[in-house]
Formats: sequence, structure tokens, C-alpha cells
Amino acid sequence: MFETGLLRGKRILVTGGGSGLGAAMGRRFLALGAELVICGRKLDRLEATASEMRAQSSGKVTTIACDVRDGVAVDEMMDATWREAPLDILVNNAAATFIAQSEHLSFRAADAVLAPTLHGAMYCTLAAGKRWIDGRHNGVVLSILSTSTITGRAFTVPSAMAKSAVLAMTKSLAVEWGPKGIRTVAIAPGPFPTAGASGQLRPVGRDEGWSARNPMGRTGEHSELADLASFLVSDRAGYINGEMVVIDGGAHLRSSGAEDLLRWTDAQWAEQRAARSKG
Ligand SMILES: CCCCCCCCC/C=C/C(=O)SCCNC(=O)CCNC(=O)[C@H](O)C(C)(C)COP(=O)(O)OP(=O)(O)OC[C@H]1O[C@@H](n2cnc3c(N)ncnc32)[C@H](O)[C@@H]1OP(=O)(O)O
Ligand SMILES: NC(=O)C1=CN([C@@H]2O[C@H](COP(=O)(O)OP(=O)(O)OC[C@H]3O[C@@H](n4cnc5c(N)ncnc54)[C@H](OP(=O)(O)O)[C@@H]3O)[C@@H](O)[C@H]2O)C=CC1
Repeated sequence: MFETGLLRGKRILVTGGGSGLGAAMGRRFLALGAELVICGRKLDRLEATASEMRAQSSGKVTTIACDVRDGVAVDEMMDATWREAPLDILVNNAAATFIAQSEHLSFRAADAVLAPTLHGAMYCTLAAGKRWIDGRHNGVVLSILSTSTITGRAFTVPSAMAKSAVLAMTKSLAVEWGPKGIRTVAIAPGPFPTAGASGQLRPVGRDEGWSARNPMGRTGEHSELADLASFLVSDRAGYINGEMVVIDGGAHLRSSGAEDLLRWTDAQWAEQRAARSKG
């Protein structure tokens, strides 16, 4: 689909790049000639993913254990990365969510979602941006958001809030940092099955008909998201700034995706709270 070497010479950090959509984007970036850095909390999973990537590509992959909720750790990660060479592209992909009735959310539960999804994206963006500006180096920030930024989404309110805030960051910095050579862009994926998202959002007992009700009759392919991300971070998208591109088969035009949960009984919610999965 793309010219060979579209991302040659680009150094890209994908947060949460050890699993799911982050790993899918990373693989595509490598295949297009980029050098990849992936971070997450679980070093063993990052290493396993990096080994697979190295077996498939001759591109360089580096792993860094970093909890993006911790600003000091984010600064240390950026220092370690920059010691080798400046990054060219940051992908804010790390996030957390779970379904819950909002009246049952403790403050700690709200923070468990807001901290990685909102604060993590902000810390990584600030840490990369200040280094780009200090070094007069151009940069791109791609943030992976959600169609909840358009529709809102019942039962995942902290996630909808965090993603909406990162969209506001994307639009605001497009104006503030555009003149400094930094583009900020975003993608709002619809349903793309991953172990993380399914574990948190699609417990047994949830409506199974949602995929068929997508206007395209299916969920997204990871390669479709990876292709869009590759274009948006590439120089070919150099005039796209402050924009969020939706890739969901048209699903959000029909539903926010949470309506089936309005029909859940208190007993189902109690069961969900008891059985909650940890990422
Ligand atoms: C059209 C269609 C489009 C549909 C398109 C769908 C779009 C979806 C958009 C977004 C998708 C994603 O983000 S998908 C990505 C999903 N991946 C992940 O979530 C992976 C990362 N997850 C995690 O790290 C964890 O699972 C996380 C949720 C943060 C909790 O881990 P932590 O260690 O931080 O937290 P803990 O110490 O266990 O708990 C902290 C507090 O949170 C509470 N808590 C934790 N899990 C809870 C749960 N399931 N339900 C209630 N409360 C919970 C605990 O009770 C604690 O509160 P107290 O009891 O008060 O102490
Ligand atoms: N799959 C889908 O249908 C959709 C996904 N999205 C978005 O796509 C992105 C990827 O999700 P997906 O691949 O599905 O799910 P995953 O659970 O696989 O991805 C989440 C990643 O974030 C990392 N992460 C979580 N918390 C932290 C933290 N505190 N510090 C560093 N890394 C962290 C995890 O690694 P670790 O646990 O090692 O820290 C993991 O690699 C997310 O932003 C999600 O909101 C949006 C809409 C739909």
C-alpha cells in the first residue's frame, strides 16, 4: 500500500507497544523502515513482543519498562531514548478502561483509568515536546483515542473523559506547537478485538450482536489501523495537524456502543464487579 521506506530514518516510541494495537502499529512501522521503541509496565511482555518483531524484521527494536502514570519515570525514559538519538514520533497508545456503573466508581477506580490514559499521554507529550523544541527537532504526536470523544459513552465515563481531554490537547497543541515543527494528530478506533479491550469491555454475557450491527458487518483489522497510523505519522501527512480520524466502519453514527449495558440488571452488574479482570 505504501512506498518502501515510507518511515525510513524515523525513530518512533509507541507507549503500550507490547500488546494489542500498539504492537500491530509497531510491526507496521518497522516494516516501513522505522526504528522502534516500545514501553509498558511489563518488561517480560515487551521483550516477548520485541523478539517476535526482530524475527520478522531487520529493524531495530528497543524496550523500556515505564509506567506512564509516573512523570519521573517518563522523563527518565525520554532521557534514555534521547541519549541514543532524538525521537521523531511519539504514539500515545497506552491506556486503561473497564466497564462499571459510574455510581459504583471509587475515586481510586476513576484514577486507575485517568492516570494512564490522560496523565500518561500528557506526560509523554510534554516530555517529548520540550526536547523537540529545545533541540529544534521536528516531531509528530499521534494519540490513540476513541469515538467516545464524539458520542460520550455510558459505563466507561473515565475513559470517555480522558480520551476527550487528549483530543483537546491534540487540537490545542496543533496551534501552539505547529509553528515549532510539531504536528499533533489522533485516531479514534471503533471496535478492534484485542485481549486487553475484550477482557475489560466484553465480558461473557455482553451482547454478541454488536459486530454484526456495525455498518460494515465486522470489527476492524489491526492492519487497517496500522496503515492509517503509518500514513498519519509519515511526512506524506505533513499538512494534517490537530485532526482526529475515525476508523470504525461507521459504528459511532449508529450507536455509542454501550446501549446493551442499559439493559443489564443489578445482578449482572454485581457479578461483573465480582469478576473484574486485571490488565
Ligand atoms: C460502537 C462501538 C465502539 C466500541 C469501541 C470501544 C472503545 C473503547 C475505548 C477504550 C478502550 C481501551 O482503553 S482498551 C484497553 C484496555 N486495556 C487495559 O485496560 C489494560 C490496562 N489495565 C489495567 O492496568 C488495569 O486493568 C486497571 C483497569 C487500570 C486496574 O489496574 P490497577 O492496578 O491500576 O488498579 P487496581 O489497584 O486493581 O484498582 C484500582 C481501583 O480501581 C478499581 N477497579 C479496578 N478494576 C475495576 C473494575 N473492573 N470495575 C470496578 N472497579 C475497578 C479497584 O477496585 C480500585 O479501587 P478501590 O477498590 O477503591 O481501591
Ligand atoms: N481495541 C479496541 O477496540 C480499541 C482500543 N482503543 C485504544 O487503543 C489503545 C490500545 O488498546 P488495546 O491494544 O486494545 O489494549 P491493550 O490492553 O493491549 O493495550 C494497552 C497497553 O497499554 C499499556 N499500559 C497500560 N497502563 C500503562 C501504564 N500505566 N504505563 C505504561 N503502559 C501502560 C499496557 O501495557 P502494560 O500492561 O505492560 O503496562 C498495554 O500494552 C488504547 O489507547 C485504547 O484505549 C480505542 C478504541 C477501541
